[in-house]
Amino acid sequence: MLLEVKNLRVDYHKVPAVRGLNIEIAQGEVVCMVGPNGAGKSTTAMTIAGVKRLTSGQILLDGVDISRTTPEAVAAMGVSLVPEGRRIFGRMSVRENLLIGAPLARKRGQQAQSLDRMYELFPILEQRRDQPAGQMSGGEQQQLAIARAMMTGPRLLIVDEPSLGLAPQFVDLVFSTFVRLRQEGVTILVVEQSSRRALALADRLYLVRSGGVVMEGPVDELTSNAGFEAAYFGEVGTR
Ligand SMILES: Nc1ncnc2c1ncn2[C@@H]1O[C@H](COP(=O)(O)OP(=O)(O)OP(=O)(O)O)[C@@H](O)[C@H]1O
Repeated sequence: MLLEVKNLRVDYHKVPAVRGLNIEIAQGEVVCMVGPNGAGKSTTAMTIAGVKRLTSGQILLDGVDISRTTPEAVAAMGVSLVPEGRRIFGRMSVRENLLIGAPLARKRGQQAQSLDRMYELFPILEQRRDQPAGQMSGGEQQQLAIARAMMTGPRLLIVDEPSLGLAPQFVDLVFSTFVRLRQEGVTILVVEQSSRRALALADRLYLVRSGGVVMEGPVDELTSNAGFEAAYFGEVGTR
C-alpha cells in the first residue's frame, strides 16, 4: 500500500474531529473521500500532509510511519497537498507561484524541467505565465494550485475540495486535469463534499461522517448498493 491511515484520531483542543478513521490507497489509484460539512475530511487531509498533528493512530507511507514527521519532510517523501481555498499568491506571476512549489529542486535544470512539464500538462499556465496569478479565473487558479503541488513530482497528490466556489464549467476543467494526471500514473486523493464528478473519476470511494468512514468500496459496487445514493447525496446535496 502507498498510504495506510490506521485508526486515526485528531483533536482540536481536546475535541475530536477525526475518530478512528481508516483509509488505504494503492499506488496509481484515484480515491475520493466524500462527506458532509464538518465530517473531518480536511482535518484528515492536513494530518496526512503533516500540517496537523494526530492524537493517536498511524499514518504509513510505503510502510514507513510518517505520523510524527514535519510537513516539509512529508513533502520531501512525496506527499503533496493542495489545500482548501488554493492559497495562490495573487500578485505574483503564474511562473513564480509554480517555482514556490519546488523549493527542493534547487538545481536550476530541475526547476526548468518541472516547469516545462507543468506547462505541457496545463497549457493555460504557459499562456499566462508572466501574468499575476490573481488575474486568472477561479478554475485556472485551481489548476495553478494543482500544478504547483505537482512541481515536486509527488507520489501522492491530495486535493482538498477542488470544486469549492467554482462555476460548473471550471469544475469540469479541474476534473479533466485529474483524468490527465491519472493517465500519467499519479496517485490521487480527492476530498469533496459531494460530487457526481467525483463518482465518475474515482476508482474507490470513502464516505466519511462524524470523523469516521461509514461506507467504502469500489465506485461501481457502491453505486449499485441501494442505500448508497441516499447516504451519499441524501443530506449533502449535489454539485
Ligand atoms: N481550526 C479548528 N479549530 C477547532 N475546530 C476545528 C478546526 N478546524 C476544524 N474543526 C472542527 O473539526 C471538525 C472537522 O472539520 P473538517 O474541516 O475537518 O471537516 P470537513 O469534512 O473537511 O468539512 P468541510 O467540508 O466543511 O471542510 C468540525 O467539527 C470542525 O468544526
